[in-house]
Amino acid sequence: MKKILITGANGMIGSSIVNELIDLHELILIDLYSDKIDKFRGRATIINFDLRNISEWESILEGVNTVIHLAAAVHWTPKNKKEEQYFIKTNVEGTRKLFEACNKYNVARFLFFSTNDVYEASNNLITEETPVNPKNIYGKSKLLAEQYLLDVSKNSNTSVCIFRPASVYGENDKGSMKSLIDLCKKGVVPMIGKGKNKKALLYIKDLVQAVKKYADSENDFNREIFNISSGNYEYIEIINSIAKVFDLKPIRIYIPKLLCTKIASKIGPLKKLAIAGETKMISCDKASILLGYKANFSLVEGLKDSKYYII
Ligand SMILES: Cc1cn([C@H]2C[C@H](O)[C@@H](COP(=O)(O)OP(=O)(O)O[C@H]3O[C@H](CO)[C@@H](O)[C@H](O)[C@H]3O)O2)c(=O)[nH]c1=O
Repeated sequence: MKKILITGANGMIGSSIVNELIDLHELILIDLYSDKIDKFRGRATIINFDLRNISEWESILEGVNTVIHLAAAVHWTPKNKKEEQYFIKTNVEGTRKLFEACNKYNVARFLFFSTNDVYEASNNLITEETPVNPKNIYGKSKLLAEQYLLDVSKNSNTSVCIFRPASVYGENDKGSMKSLIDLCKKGVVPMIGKGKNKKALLYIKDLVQAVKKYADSENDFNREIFNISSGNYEYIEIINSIAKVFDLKPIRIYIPKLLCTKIASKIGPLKKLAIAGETKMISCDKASILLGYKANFSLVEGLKDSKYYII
């Protein structure tokens, strides 16, 4: 049993991790909110604190073995420079402040949750060696935090491990799978080109197993970066799977690919359409070999498993 502190513990990913680790480790849960983790009061320490005032609560890091850092600005698009600055302040400065405190209190291991948004779309399979080139401020802020951590961990007693999850779906989903399911429910979905472009998807329960492997391990995986994904699926297969599992019959509106890449990508509100038409395939061979990670859920299995929560 280890003493583990989780920031962003009330989030989609955080709360699922807590659910898995609650009886296996001693947990300290940090988040601005606690509606999803209140049920664990008495079995875990829950603190409604923020990264900005870390000096007020950092002493709780005394005796902590592992920090899992999820709290972040995520799932929304900044509209101006001030909002972009908020992403940098929270995701880069917040991570720096937390890591400095971990170092001060001799925390052994720091797991940083980054994102596959650090990679640009590509028709080639993406490994951890693929050059990074984030296209949005969220991906940029996560990459800056990664670079800070990899640099500072060269001379630190706190080891750093980085996860770059693919697009996560499942219970409490707020991301792209939720948007696609909502579109299918409304009855109309855009199909870009023939819908043959592939997307890397990650079912929440697979991700939780990867975190459990890390949490339980005696290895600190220092300065290792791991892509985590359940599999790569054609866009058309994603739509067909949603339709099958949720028993829906959405009308497919076919949009020429060129229209998306040349025009939609330049018009703010249509950018999402252009992104839907891109290919991003993730390899998690490294996580399989070093971490012992194995994806257990196919897309249909993941959707069926989460049907109860999504409806
Ligand atoms: C901005 C901010 C956020 N938070 C908390 C509020 C939320 O409960 C939590 C983020 O959870 P959600 O919004 O559900 O995001 P979730 O999908 O779980 O996102 C995770 O997954 C992402 C990768 O898929 C990671 O990049 C994020 O760091 C990580 O938070 O962080 C704080 O406690 N303090 C903050 O300052």
